[in-house]
Amino acid sequence: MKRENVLTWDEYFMGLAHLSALRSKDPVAQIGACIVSKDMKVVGIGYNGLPKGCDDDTFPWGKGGDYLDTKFPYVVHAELNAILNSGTDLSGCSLYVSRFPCNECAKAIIQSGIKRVIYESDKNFYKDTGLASRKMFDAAGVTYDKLPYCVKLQVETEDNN
Ligand SMILES: Nc1nc(=O)n([C@H]2C[C@H](O)[C@@H](COP(=O)(O)O)O2)cc1CO
Ligand SMILES: [Zn+2]
Repeated sequence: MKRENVLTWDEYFMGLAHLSALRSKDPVAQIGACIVSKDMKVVGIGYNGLPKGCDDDTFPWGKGGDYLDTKFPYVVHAELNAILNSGTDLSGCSLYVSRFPCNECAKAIIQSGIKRVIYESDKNFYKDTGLASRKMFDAAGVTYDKLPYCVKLQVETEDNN
């Protein structure tokens, strides 16, 4: 008899976004994103991190003080990394991301042809950046849906096997 209680597609792809987020060096926010084609294939995956060649140990990870001494000008967001890592036409694809996209990522999402965003945390949703994202998504016909925070990665150990 087949197993019944398997992950849904949404849980599966958001789960992959979570797995990717575990690679992030950001001490405060680990964000993951996963892009899926219309025929349910994973075509891009990413997390928030520094651009190639920018040393994780040299660039800042803090949030306070002078802007240039914070992480903000340097970190590539998970959504943008997933788009840049994909190397394929993303028309009609869906993007799973653990936090609602900022306005800069929203622009890249729209321009790449992605048509659906599935997000988990709405930390950004009501901020100006999230409002700008929604304004652009609405105009461009990109839909966005919130998933309940139900996907938690469980690493198997000898104890819980
Ligand atoms: N949608 C997003 N995707 C992302 O990858 N990020 C990244 C950029 C930073 O590395 C971190 C935000 O840090 P903080 O402001 O929550 O300490 O998450 C941020 C957002 C929006 O908040
Ligand atoms: Zn962003």
